[in-house]
Amino acid sequence: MIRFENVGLRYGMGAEVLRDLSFQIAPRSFQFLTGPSGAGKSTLLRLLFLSLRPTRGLISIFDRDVATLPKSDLPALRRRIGVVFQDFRLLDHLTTFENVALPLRVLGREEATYRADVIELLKWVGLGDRVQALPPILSGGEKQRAAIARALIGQPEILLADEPTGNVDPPLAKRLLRLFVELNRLGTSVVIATHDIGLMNQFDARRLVLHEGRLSVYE
Ligand SMILES: Nc1ncnc2c1ncn2[C@@H]1O[C@H](COP(=O)(O)OP(=O)(O)OP(=O)(O)O)[C@@H](O)[C@H]1O
Repeated sequence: MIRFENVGLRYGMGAEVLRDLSFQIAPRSFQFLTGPSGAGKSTLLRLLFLSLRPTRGLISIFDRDVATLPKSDLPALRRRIGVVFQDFRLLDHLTTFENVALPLRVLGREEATYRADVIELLKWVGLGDRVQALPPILSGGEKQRAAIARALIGQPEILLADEPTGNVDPPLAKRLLRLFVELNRLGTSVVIATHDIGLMNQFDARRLVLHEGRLSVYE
């Protein structure tokens, strides 16, 4: 579903941050993306989410070559990709329910058509009792789960998560990992960028390891 061939990326006139990346992400697959700080994990996620274009090489996402993709096709393609950002990006003046429902509201859907789905998803991530809470009173772990629910509400084919366990204690990290594994069992491809070796050791999965801009894949 996603294919990189000899992809390189540089910011402006700087040195290449990613070099000669060639790999694929298959439908229904699960992988960790790891590597030391500054190795380029967030940059690679930005390429996967189509918020950056490569400076060389080929990226094909859902069988579309990103180099020739018209800007007008981006929103529809992005809707097939769910993203959990490191800093959550929740809107503080909207309730948990409204934050999670936002992608559907933006599409012009009526609340009556999605209300039950949002509530069910919030229960699934363990936020059934925080539906009406505003983000400033949520704990770090609750915000994390709200951001995960928002990424999932549109039923994306692939979920990208940047350090999704970065702000939570080990028991909650374990619970979040179980959530991602369950999601993957239901058919979604999952990419988790993480530094957390302990987390990766809890689940036997493919590892994409970045080191100084180069990628090694351990199946
Ligand atoms: N917008 C930018 N402009 C210029 N350089 C950038 C930009 N974003 C990242 N970089 C550089 O690219 C390199 C890779 O950064 P990136 O954030 O992708 O790494 P990372 O592996 O995600 O790091 P961390 O784990 O600390 O988040 C770093 O040297 C960083 O300084």
